[in-house]
Amino acid sequence: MELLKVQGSDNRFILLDQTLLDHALTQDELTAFTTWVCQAEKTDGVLVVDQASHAGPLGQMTVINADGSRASMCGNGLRTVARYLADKYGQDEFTVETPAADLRVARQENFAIGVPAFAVEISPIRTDLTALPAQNLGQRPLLNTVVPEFSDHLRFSTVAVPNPHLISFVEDDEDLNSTLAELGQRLNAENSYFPQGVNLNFAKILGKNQLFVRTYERGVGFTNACGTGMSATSWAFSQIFPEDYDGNVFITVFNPGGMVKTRLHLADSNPWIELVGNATIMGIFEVEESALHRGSWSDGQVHFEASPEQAAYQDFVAEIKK
Ligand SMILES: N[C@@H](CCC[C@H](N)C(=O)O)C(=O)O
Repeated sequence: MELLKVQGSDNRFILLDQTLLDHALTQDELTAFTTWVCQAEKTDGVLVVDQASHAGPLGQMTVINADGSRASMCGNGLRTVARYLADKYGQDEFTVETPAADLRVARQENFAIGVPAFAVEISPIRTDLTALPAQNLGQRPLLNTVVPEFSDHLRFSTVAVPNPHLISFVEDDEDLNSTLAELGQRLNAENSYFPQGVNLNFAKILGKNQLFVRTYERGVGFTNACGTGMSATSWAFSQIFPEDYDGNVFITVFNPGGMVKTRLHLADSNPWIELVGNATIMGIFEVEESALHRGSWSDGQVHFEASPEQAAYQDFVAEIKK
């Protein structure tokens, strides 16, 4: 049985195609395998690929966070699932079923030599607080709003794409580090505002249509990048800083793991965000199916073949950091 280790903006996942198994893993087996493999392989989650439940999409994606919790969406993960299905079925443009919607994906020109790239649709975009869900924050969505319970100097915005995001534009590195860690932990433990936790994104505006975003993810903690987080932050940026935003061109979003491009299609009948970035295969595991059902493997039971794509990606990141 082959499993992939993949990354989008160095947000790392194990990709498990359940259709290749003799017996699909049960939900409990998936949870146990995910919590074990994410610790063992230092990945942020497992992306489960299945047959779509209805006609149209080329496959279905389920996202399991490192702690075993389920998420309605994953932007970086969807690019790697799109790459996997595109290679498997020889198609470059199709839809993928996710819990909230069938989402469009399309192969793009490589970001650099050996760095394949995909565009994915991020939608639906919902601003009502019930969509996150959020409570004890008043009736209106937060939009650059002071929330003294969260910080004495930062402002916050909320949006679901459709997984929940809380966003703040910051200036100090101190906020990008300790404030983000402290608030991210607080709002993802038992708390009276986000009963199901929230993905917390802190962003710096680097220039016209240029952002840096760092995310503390629900179910994970600090990640190298969060695709839905960068998309949600791009949306908040367009609403709060119209003088720095040009809707006719892509926004460049840097993150600790690399860079993506986003573009907002808010005038469409179903508003959506286009997220473009790398979809990199880090390597392939060969493992007995029984180890997946058991929820772990030992060194002798697995063979890992690293892919040259990761080195090509690292060269690309070195180039953009210059
Ligand atoms: N890394 C993802 C988001 C994964 C889900 C998130 N942790 C949640 O629970 O909502 C991305 O790239 O979007």
